Amino acid sequence: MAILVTGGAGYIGSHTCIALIEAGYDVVVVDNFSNSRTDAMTRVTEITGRSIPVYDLDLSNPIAVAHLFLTNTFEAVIHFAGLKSVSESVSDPLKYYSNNLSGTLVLLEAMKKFGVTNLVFSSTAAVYGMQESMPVREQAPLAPISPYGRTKLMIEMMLSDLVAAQPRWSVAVLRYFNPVGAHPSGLIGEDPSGIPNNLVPYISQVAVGNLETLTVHGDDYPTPDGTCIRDYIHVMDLASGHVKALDYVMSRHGLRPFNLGTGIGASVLEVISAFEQASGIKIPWHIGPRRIGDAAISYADVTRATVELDWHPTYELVDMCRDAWRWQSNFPHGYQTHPAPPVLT
Ligand SMILES: NC(=O)c1ccc[n+]([C@@H]2O[C@H](COP(=O)([O-])OP(=O)(O)OC[C@H]3O[C@@H](n4cnc5c(N)ncnc54)[C@H](O)[C@@H]3O)[C@@H](O)[C@H]2O)c1
Ligand SMILES: O=c1ccn([C@@H]2O[C@H](COP(=O)(O)OP(=O)(O)O[C@H]3O[C@H](CO)[C@@H](O)[C@H](O)[C@H]3O)[C@@H](O)[C@H]2O)c(=O)[nH]1
Repeated sequence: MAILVTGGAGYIGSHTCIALIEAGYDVVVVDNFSNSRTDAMTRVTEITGRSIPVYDLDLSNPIAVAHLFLTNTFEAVIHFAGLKSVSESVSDPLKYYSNNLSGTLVLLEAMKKFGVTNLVFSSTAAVYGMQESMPVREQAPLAPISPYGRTKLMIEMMLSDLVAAQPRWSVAVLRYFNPVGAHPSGLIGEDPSGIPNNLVPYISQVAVGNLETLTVHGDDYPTPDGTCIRDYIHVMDLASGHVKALDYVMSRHGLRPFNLGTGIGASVLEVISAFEQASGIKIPWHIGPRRIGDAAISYADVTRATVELDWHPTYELVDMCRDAWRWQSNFPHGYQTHPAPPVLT
């Protein structure tokens, strides 16, 4: 019996494969490599000493997915596969509705047909949208402001309807806050594709010399230093959260959402300072206008995950930056075998 990890070659999936193997699970990965490379899986093998069966297929292909379930026996599924760029989802919403929803539907149909009823699903803090009161609890109103966030909320609703109709199912919905960092080996991490949108990947690209300067999006927010506050969480802490959630779903029925963050907010300027401390590199930055759609403050109440999953994040901000920097400095162009010319702003 194995755990099926969809999107297992991606950023969070590849780190979670390591944590699963270290916890003693057998893992099978499915990925269409639309946003990842096979090198990630080769390096997971290098780190763990275990070779993982990897199926290159698109989840929205029902025949390929049925064949996968016919030829393997799965105890549970961790479902990472999906598209995740907020800005791209605004410019090309149908791509997001199509990929994220149809991929999940095909997967759930196959799970139902083959009697696999344990699921851990990758949701996002984006399902909360703009919240007034912090920290955000799981019971907060759900009002995503992007098509990406809406695809995740729709899947949460689909899962909730499914569990209501089929009480044997067990689903943990994990709402991640801001995942950053990399495996401490520096062998795997978040693959930079084009110019990053997210803060830590952008800072890393500036530090390594691929980008010239960081634009801080706004310094007039109602926060102590005027820049936005987020809840950054080390990807290895997230990975261990998935192992705990897997143990949870395999011993219960029903659906339960969990926030995964540290519960501690850090401003953009604090992240820059932590990265400088971790890397010893001065990051050139300047203040620019606010970015549309950014909330001033977002951080999680993680009481539920700590109490019910017995999950405790262990990495601090400076550790997250140190590991992001180790990966980035080892592989300035990510998994690319032949480095592309530097992109300059
Ligand atoms: N990274 C974040 O900041 C963040 C935050 C909140 C939630 N999430 C969610 O967590 C999950 C994993 O995120 P990530 O950062 O590892 O992203 P990622 O893009 O690195 O990984 C997703 C993987 O899914 C694969 N994939 C996409 N569509 C597929 C399909 N139809 N069939 C098969 N494979 C497919 C991609 O090739 C990729 O390897 C996603 O669902 C994402 O929405 C991510
Ligand atoms: O070049 C940059 C990039 C970001 N920021 C700021 O840094 C903060 C964090 O931004 P980012 O890293 O893009 O994260 P979020 O906008 O909080 O979104 C992330 O966190 C959400 C909640 O989990 C997920 O849904 C999204 O997919 C994921 O991108 C924000 O204040 C940004 O304005 C900058 O100042 N300059």
